[in-house]
Amino acid sequence: MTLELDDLRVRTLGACRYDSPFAEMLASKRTSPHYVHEDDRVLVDDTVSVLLSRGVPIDQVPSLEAAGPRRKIYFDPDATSVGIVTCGGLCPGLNDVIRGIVQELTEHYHVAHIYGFRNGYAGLTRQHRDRVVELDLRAVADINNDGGTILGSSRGDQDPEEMVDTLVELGIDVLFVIGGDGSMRGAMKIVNTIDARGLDIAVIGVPKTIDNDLPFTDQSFGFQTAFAQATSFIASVFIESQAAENGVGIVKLMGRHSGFIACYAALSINDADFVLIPEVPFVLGGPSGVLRRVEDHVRRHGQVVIVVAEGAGQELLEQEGRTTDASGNTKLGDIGLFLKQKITDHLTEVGLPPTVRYLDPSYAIRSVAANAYDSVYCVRLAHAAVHAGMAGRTETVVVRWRRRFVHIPMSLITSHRNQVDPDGDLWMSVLEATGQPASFTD
Ligand SMILES: Nc1ncnc2c1ncn2[C@@H]1O[C@H](COP(=O)(O)OP(=O)(O)OP(=O)(O)O)[C@@H](O)[C@H]1O
Ligand SMILES: O=P(O)(O)OC[C@H]1O[C@](O)(CO)[C@@H](O)[C@@H]1O
Ligand SMILES: [Mg+2]
Repeated sequence: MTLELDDLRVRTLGACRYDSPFAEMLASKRTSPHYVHEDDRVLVDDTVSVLLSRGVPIDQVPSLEAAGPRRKIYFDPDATSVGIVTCGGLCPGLNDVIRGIVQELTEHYHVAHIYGFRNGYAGLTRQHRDRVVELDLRAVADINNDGGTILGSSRGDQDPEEMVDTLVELGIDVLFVIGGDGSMRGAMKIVNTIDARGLDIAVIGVPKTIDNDLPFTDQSFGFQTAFAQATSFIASVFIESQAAENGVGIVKLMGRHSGFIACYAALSINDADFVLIPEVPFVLGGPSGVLRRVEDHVRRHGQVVIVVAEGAGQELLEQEGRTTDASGNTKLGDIGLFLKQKITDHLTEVGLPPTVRYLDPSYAIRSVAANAYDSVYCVRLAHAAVHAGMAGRTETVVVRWRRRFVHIPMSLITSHRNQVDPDGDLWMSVLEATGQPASFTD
């Protein structure tokens, strides 16, 4: 992707005139290997070859604004009201992010009001405006112990004009949107409406995706919890497959366009013999197809385990009648059940009638509470989001990039998808761990 330094500059509502509650703490801080000063920038690239290929002086190579508290802030905390909304599918850690935002705004910035909108963008519409809840320390006290989101979520289109009316009615100065690519597209429409009306409202995104498919972020929050949950299902089908004659275990995991959960879950337990992901097309038939490979494995080992991402092999499924969900996302065909049927038919035909154990733990891996690692990650993202909002950044998303918390323009988070690179070292590790061929095509 061609990236110019100017594409990476985030918007600010105006000059920061108020003292930050962190001013004193920041006074003595200088850039170090562990701290990036607010005036410093974080490099996008981390290999010599890519940096050299940019062909520009070091101060012009693509770089990102460091996240974190500022010495001066844009909003006067005493007079600031804030809104929080969670949209799209569930993901471990949503409650941790809500809690972190509320705690930071309350304990350090002492803002006037924090409102939570119920059930995603629907909660900002005229019809549901009365469902808004005021959030304080007590309301978020131990919500991190639970999966899901205390605010609820939703999919489906909402009118940005109506949503901005709600922000104005409640006197919201900063809106925090915790959501995926669709949510960030929705947030940009809210920003456009705010701009068109000449309003002084900041919109900050905290990117959420269980699929780990958003770009410019090392690994999305909740992803580690989710794939760790998935491993127990792989372990189950492995044990089942070992105990049966011609045992076949299949686990279908979430991942519409990106197979990260499948890859990480498979690597972490190392019981999978085949991992099928959307980024690596495969054929079923022929000498190098999946069916023949599975057959060979069963002949040699008496069993086989397959981990398949939900978006894998969609081209093999009947395309007609494909529908979309309320947000316009294409509903996928069920590759798990399809494979189960095809493998059963094939092994039966070649004289290896199988015992197939098929698990689809989709919601079971995303509805749980965040693990300790993700909780830490969430609270740090929440702090970064609050600092960005109070400093008047807008149309800005906080992410962790190459282990640094940084700001990126919202448009970049929807500019493309993060996917497993079939030439990259993650996929190489999967091939090494499973022993599966690099391709299932002739
Ligand atoms: N292009 C768009 N313009 C405006 N709003 C959008 C757009 N795409 C999605 N939205 C809104 O954003 C919200 C969430 O979108 P969506 O259901 O696609 O989930 P998401 O944020 O992409 O999260 P995930 O994919 O991780 O579940 C929905 O209310 C949806 O209507
Ligand atoms: O069934 P729901 O709630 O629409 O969500 C399913 C989708 O959400 C995701 O978790 C995130 O986009 C996908 O992996 C999955 O296809
Ligand atoms: Mg999405």
